[in-house]
Amino acid sequence: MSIKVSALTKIYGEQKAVDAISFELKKGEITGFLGPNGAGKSTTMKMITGYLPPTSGNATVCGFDIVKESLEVRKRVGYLPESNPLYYDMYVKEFLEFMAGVHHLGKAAPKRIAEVIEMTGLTPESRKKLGALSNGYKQRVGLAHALIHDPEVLILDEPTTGLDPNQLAEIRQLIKSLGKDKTVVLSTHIMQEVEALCDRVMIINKGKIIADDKLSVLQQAGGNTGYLQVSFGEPVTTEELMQIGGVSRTEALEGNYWRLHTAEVEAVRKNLLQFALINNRNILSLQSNSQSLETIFRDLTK
Ligand SMILES: Nc1ncnc2c1ncn2[C@@H]1O[C@H](COP(=O)(O)OP(=O)(O)OP(=O)(O)O)[C@@H](O)[C@H]1O
Repeated sequence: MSIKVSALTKIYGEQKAVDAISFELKKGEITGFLGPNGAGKSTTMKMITGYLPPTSGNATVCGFDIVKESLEVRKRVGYLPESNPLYYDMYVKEFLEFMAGVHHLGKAAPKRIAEVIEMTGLTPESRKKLGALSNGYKQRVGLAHALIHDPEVLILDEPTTGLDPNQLAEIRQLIKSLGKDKTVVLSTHIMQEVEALCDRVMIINKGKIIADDKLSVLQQAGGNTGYLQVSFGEPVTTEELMQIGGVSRTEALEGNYWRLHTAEVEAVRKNLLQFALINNRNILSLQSNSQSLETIFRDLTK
């Protein structure tokens, strides 16, 4: 196991921010860490990375204790904190050189710095000072910093905050590929992000873990309700669309765009493709929008 957490607890003054949580995470898995504001996500992440001592309980990262062996833990963990603290007077490369020094990369540093600049798409902005970067690029520098020592475990606290849609797609792609051979934990408030990236989902509320399962299992539990948004190359009618198995209601949008509501998003997707084939209709675009994770999140945390 890459991360083993056992009855981990953090009390701030009178407040129990994290309340005896336990879980285990293995390599090659991307876990989404969800929860309402103030649920305890950042506090948990700071404890796992060795930056904040727990009040009680314990955790190991790659077999090292987060309190007794926090230096060993930090060698193996890349951490992107929620409010990414950067040295604004430093240039991008200078900052990464500094961080490479902190991690004792030595002669390997120049090559690794070039690699992370390329990986995180920082090349066009790499000659600027950090303070002069847009929020999205500051976030990329934070990610480059987290990756500089090629850690086995990546802890990312809201990694896509401040990114525009193009940047978002690129960074998600990067996280997805990193997740193949690392252990990745990411906290986010964006359900689409979880659906696009995560194999597993943990939901925390008021310091306690209230759901922990594979994304597919949680989606099934949520009923798989939602809709498909589809555009056809030619006009179709409600009557025709209602014949597609699983469609509960249709909604005509502009042009030949339709929204097909259903409790079985995946089944309707298959049936819709068959409908198009049999009836000689061209599907120009198709987007599914399963609301199940959002629904289950709201149900569990309200
Ligand atoms: N340094 C601190 N001192 C006192 N209380 C704190 C401290 N840090 C966090 N808290 C409290 O602990 C609780 C959990 O906070 P935490 O930042 O872990 O939540 P979160 O799930 O990351 O929230 P968000 O989604 O808003 O970032 C909150 O009630 C918060 O006010």
